[in-house]
Amino acid sequence: MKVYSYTDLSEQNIEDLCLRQLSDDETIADRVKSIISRVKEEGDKALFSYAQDFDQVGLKELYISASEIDAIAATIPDDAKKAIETAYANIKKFHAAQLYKEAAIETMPGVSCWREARAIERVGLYIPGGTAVLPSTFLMLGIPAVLAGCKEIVVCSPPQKDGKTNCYLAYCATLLGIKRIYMVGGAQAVAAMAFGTESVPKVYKIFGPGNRYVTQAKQLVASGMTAIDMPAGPSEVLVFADETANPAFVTSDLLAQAEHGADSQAILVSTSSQIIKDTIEQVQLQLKALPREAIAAQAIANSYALLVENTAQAMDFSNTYAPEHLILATDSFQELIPMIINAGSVFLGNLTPESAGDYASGTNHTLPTSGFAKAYSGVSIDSFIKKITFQHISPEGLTNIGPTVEILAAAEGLEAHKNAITIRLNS
Ligand SMILES: NC(=O)c1ccc[n+]([C@@H]2O[C@H](COP(=O)([O-])OP(=O)(O)OC[C@H]3O[C@@H](n4cnc5c(N)ncnc54)[C@H](O)[C@@H]3O)[C@@H](O)[C@H]2O)c1
Ligand SMILES: N[C@H](CO)Cc1c[nH]c[nH+]1
Ligand SMILES: [Zn+2]
Repeated sequence: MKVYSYTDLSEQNIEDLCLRQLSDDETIADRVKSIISRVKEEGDKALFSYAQDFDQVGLKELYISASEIDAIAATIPDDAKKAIETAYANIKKFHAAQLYKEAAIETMPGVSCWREARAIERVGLYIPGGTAVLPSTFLMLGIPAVLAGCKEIVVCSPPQKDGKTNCYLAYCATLLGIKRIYMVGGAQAVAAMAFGTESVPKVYKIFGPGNRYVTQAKQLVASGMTAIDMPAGPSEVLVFADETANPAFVTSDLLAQAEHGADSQAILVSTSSQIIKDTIEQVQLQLKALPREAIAAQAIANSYALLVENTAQAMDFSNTYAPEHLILATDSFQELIPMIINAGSVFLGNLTPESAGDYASGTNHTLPTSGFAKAYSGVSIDSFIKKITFQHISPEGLTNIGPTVEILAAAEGLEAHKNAITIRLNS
């Protein structure tokens, strides 16, 4: 892990350190463009072929049905079933609190305006399943989709070696009332949900995290008629640690995100050179104990530590980096909260591991990466609804607002707009 000193860095150096670009970004973009075109042209045929090429699975069917889901779900071990149920309850509780009705506002006597939420009718959920199958993501996307009232929920996830899914994902489907899972992964799944194929229904909005192929595909289809939640690519974490932090805990958080993929980033920012030194030593020790050591080691090689002089510098850097996850490994986290401008989700203090939010505390783990936390929020109930504005004007309201609209319409030279008021005022 490289170590930088904030005071030695120019503005350009800081910008460069915050870039998540990789040397093969363009190759991936080109490959994804061709996958999307082929799915558009060939539909299901392309999906069968890509399952063979990318997942090494010869699929007979593109989806598993309700009866197969039930049968697979029944094989789940009891402890996993209970853990999924606890996570489900916490995530549901947190997201249900986001459902609320807004009050109508009388902007002038007799002029009443309000907003009502309506669920997006058709949504597509992508559940990663390449290097690891993520049932936690199924809960993170499925729970708000169901709570919001989405009528049609299409679910895609890469096929496993037997052409099916595992018992954890199947059990989540039964809890969520989802009757079909399409065994389609990668950019081809995103294309299928964006344009529709013989088997996979077209949706209005696509949700979910994924690798660079998935994320690139989402960004490309978003330039057409399909909405997306946000770019939620390779996982990343920025840990701010002061002298009250425990290097072993800090390391465990860095490695938790590093093990997601070789292109993940795990950044350490500290006011203490001792904490940086001890954490780097711990990283070497803890890495060795990981089954996914090789993946995590590559992500760590792609990461760095930054020595800062004070918390102001630390938070400035963090806001420029705009991490998916920000961990404040300090007893003084309270005073840092107002300084946070850009982050997907924040974990406070030395006893709040990011893994808790990944699985079970209740917040959503589908979060913006690559600096998109500067402009996007993570998934929530809001992601699954649209808000429609309504207004009603009474006779008194028309008298109150009419002259203002007439004058503004005339100022824009739009006589027909003016007349829509005048004709009513004169009736
Ligand atoms: N930002 C977030 O909120 C968040 C949450 C969870 C996970 N993640 C990230 O999601 C990612 C999951 O990645 P994954 O790979 O394990 O699963 P994935 O499901 O995203 O991708 C697997 C699919 O990628 C496609 N693929 C693989 N190699 C390919 C190639 N050479 N050419 C074309 N397509 C190819 C295949 O179709 C495969 O089925 C990780 O990077 C993880 O960090 C992010
Ligand atoms: N850390 C991931 C978001 O970047 C979410 C996740 C799922 N499972 C484990 N972790
Ligand atoms: Zn994680």
